Amino acid sequence: MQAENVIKEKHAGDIEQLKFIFSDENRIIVTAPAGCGKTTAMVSKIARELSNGHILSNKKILAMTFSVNAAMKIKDSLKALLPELVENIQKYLAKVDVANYHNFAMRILFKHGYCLNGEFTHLSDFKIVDEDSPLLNTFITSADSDKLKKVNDAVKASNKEELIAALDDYWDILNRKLITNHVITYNGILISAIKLLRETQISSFYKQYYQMIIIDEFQDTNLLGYLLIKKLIGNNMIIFLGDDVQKIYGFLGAVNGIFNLIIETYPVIEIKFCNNYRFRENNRMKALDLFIRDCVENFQPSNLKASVLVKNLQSDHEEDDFIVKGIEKIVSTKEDKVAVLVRAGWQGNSVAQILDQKGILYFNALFKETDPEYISFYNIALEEFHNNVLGKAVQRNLKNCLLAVDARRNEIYQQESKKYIFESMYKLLEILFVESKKVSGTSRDKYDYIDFILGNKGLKHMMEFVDEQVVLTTIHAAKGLEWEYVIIPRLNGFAFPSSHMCRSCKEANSCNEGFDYCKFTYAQSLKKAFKEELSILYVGITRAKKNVFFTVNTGANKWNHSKTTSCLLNLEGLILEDYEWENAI
Ligand SMILES: Nc1ncnc2c1ncn2[C@@H]1O[C@H](COP(=O)(O)OP(=O)(O)OP(=O)(O)O)[C@@H](O)[C@H]1O
Repeated sequence: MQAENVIKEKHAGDIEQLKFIFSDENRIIVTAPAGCGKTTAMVSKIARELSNGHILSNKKILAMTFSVNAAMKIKDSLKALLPELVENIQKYLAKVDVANYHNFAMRILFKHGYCLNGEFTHLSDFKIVDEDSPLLNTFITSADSDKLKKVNDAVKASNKEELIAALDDYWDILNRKLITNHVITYNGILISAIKLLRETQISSFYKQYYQMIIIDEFQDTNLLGYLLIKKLIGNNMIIFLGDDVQKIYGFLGAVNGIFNLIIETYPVIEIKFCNNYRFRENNRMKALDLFIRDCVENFQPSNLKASVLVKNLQSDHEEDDFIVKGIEKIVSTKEDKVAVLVRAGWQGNSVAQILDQKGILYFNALFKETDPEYISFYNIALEEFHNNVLGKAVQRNLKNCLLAVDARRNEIYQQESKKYIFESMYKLLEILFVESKKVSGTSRDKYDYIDFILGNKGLKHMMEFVDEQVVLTTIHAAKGLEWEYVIIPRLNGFAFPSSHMCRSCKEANSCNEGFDYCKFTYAQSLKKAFKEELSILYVGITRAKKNVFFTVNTGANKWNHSKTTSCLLNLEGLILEDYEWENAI
């Protein structure tokens, strides 16, 4: 009872949040714009179900998300809240499993995989690769390779019919030629788990074991993730959380309109949060938030109005200098943090160079997840973690692990220009080891925490804890994080939106181009691409607690034509205001 009162107090005044937390419905969809308390309410919901004894002693809660970072955030927040509600929080924390889709599928394969193929008993030795890995050529023919790629393409295009039609061939090749040789693909992990869950005995077990399943960031789920989740829906409580407007992984196959798919398939209640806490006292940001959402949701010129701060400069160089001046001004406040968030990593490199020249400290996370240095850092870190960290002396062994990774830095980068990837990742690894000390429980719990983050490429989660006041990263990597100020550069056509969208837009004639601006005309064929670009912009904007600043340059490009201002800024109803750092910070 006391726990319920604490939760009620915490959410007092927010009817929708309270309705969700205290609902006993079995199927709930919660949609919420950024900053409306989705994560906060989800953690309270889990805490409520745990503390009132709804979750039986032999049952658990599964908190699942698309990214490992989002999954970790749930557990971290739960750890902070539970002590206010109950004693012996260990007992309660142990009842919550967090996972991303791959991680969860791996757990199922470790447990039951032998039912599909005996080689799954050696799963910890398996190499996990993509469909285009050269390693596969050792085991499969090029015709096989095409069949595997068909599934990957269908997942990325979110094409259910093509996926279903290609699945049997995929499984056959995976089973006979890859699993046998201790190799599996990322898609293969999900496909194998789905296959196992087709066994009624296994799926019934999980449907009962997980008395409550919460799926966060549901808008980013791809078809295989969706098929996996469907196999876990029984009489248990299932909660889908997310925000369609924050769907930024369309290129990985995030299913369009996935919340509607659930509404059409299952009886559910839908709760929408609408109190924006992040921008509660910031009318400009609140209006901008509503405006962009309106354009994404309705895909037509908005009747709303909003204003943004946009600095128009004449060259990349001028633009970079201007950004660095802003960074210097913000850093001089000593308290506030600022992130330069780019649409694509390379767009931040020239700002990084000036910061280097000026000796301004910053954290550089401009690398891509596909950078070979990024991938090999994880491989080596995981290998050295397993080599060095054994037994009970986890903390002492972590130091040895760091030394061992450092000793292999030359294996990770060959070019001086890629050295920063090692240095940034190494810093995140150090932070992970420090954070792991705060993980309550046994040495084994700390070990599993680190193993989970490294195994799931989740070091970016640690970006939240870096000391530097300045962070350079991509909008995709910034999801779920926040800073006082955000600067978004290069609001030019062919930069943001991406050149991919701009090319299609030109071909479809959906772009009214002036000599230095682009205006989008809402052609239906561009709907998916345009909505995704605006969603990326939305995620970037909503990372700012105080203010967001845009820069653009309409100087000459290399063919001596004026560059265009992005169509994302030339939206009907959006007022562009010039600014100077002196008055804006
Ligand atoms: N009921 C509430 N009363 C007061 N503050 C709240 C409430 N709910 C959430 N907040 C605060 O609002 C801010 C945003 O909340 P939260 O991070 O849960 O939102 P979110 O919807 O998950 O955001 P995002 O999607 O951007 O990650 C946090 O600082 C949180 O403490």
